[in-house]
Amino acid sequence: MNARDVNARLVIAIDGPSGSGKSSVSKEVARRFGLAYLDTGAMYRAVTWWCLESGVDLDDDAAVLVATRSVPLEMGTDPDEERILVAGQDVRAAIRGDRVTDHVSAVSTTVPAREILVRMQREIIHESGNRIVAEGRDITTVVAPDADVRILLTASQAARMARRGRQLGAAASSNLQAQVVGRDAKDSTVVNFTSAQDGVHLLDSSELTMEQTVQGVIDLVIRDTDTAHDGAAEAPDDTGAAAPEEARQP
Ligand SMILES: Nc1ncnc2c1ncn2[C@@H]1O[C@H](COP(=O)(O)OP(=O)(O)OP(=O)(O)O)[C@@H](O)[C@H]1O
Ligand SMILES: Nc1ccn([C@H]2C[C@H](O)[C@@H](COP(=O)(O)O)O2)c(=O)n1
Repeated sequence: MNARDVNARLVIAIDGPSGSGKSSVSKEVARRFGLAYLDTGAMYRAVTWWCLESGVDLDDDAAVLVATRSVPLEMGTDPDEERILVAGQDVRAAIRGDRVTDHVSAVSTTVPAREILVRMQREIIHESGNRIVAEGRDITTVVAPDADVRILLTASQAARMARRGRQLGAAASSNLQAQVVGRDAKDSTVVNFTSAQDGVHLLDSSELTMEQTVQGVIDLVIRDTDTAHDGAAEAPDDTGAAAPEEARQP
């Protein structure tokens, strides 16, 4: 398989903790390879928004499960145009607000609700023709353990807190530590996104710029998919990105 073959399947799974750069990096990698993009965290957020809007008690697992089963969610997969509708309403801004962020772990730690969302995510991956970058917390391990490339994207706690603070600017909550570190601690009770499983590459972006991190992912994709032409790997088109040094050796 070669990452440049536009007809070949190419599922790239990226997991990691909050603020490690999954969304920004995955979107850019999807653009460069011409793939779809799936933000699975947005799906957990959309269900949380739906529960809050419908007055569902988030401590009641059975009620959360019913709401997850019936959520009228439409998820777009264009990396250039985020589309997230619930009951026809654009919820892109609302699901990033403090209200949802502070409650989303109640949904993500409801195991039967996870099963519904995992099924929906697998369907979306299938519908993309298996040409997609999917990111979250359990993509490499549960949603798509058969992905062509699996990466755990990490960064130190200090780097993640600093990035999130910069990203939110004046809108940053006084609760930032809870929203980053506390949320990861809760989510870690149901999924492992802190240690790389067998076959999953670990990419630590603490000391990397965005571009270096994107390039790091591209290098791994090329390495994992260029099995047919040993030593002939190239970067995707139109990026100016270089193939890894060893891949260019004759
Ligand atoms: N390598 C990097 N160096 C500097 N900043 C980065 C890097 N990677 C990402 N960022 C910035 O960090 C911020 C958080 O990144 P992003 O939203 O992609 O993280 P995330 O892992 O998807 O977080 P969450 O899971 O909470 O949604 C963004 O503003 C992004 O531009
Ligand atoms: N595959 C996933 C994706 C996300 N979650 C949980 C963890 C987060 O608390 C929440 C929102 O994700 P974010 O937008 O911050 O990436 O959803 C999960 O459990 N599994």
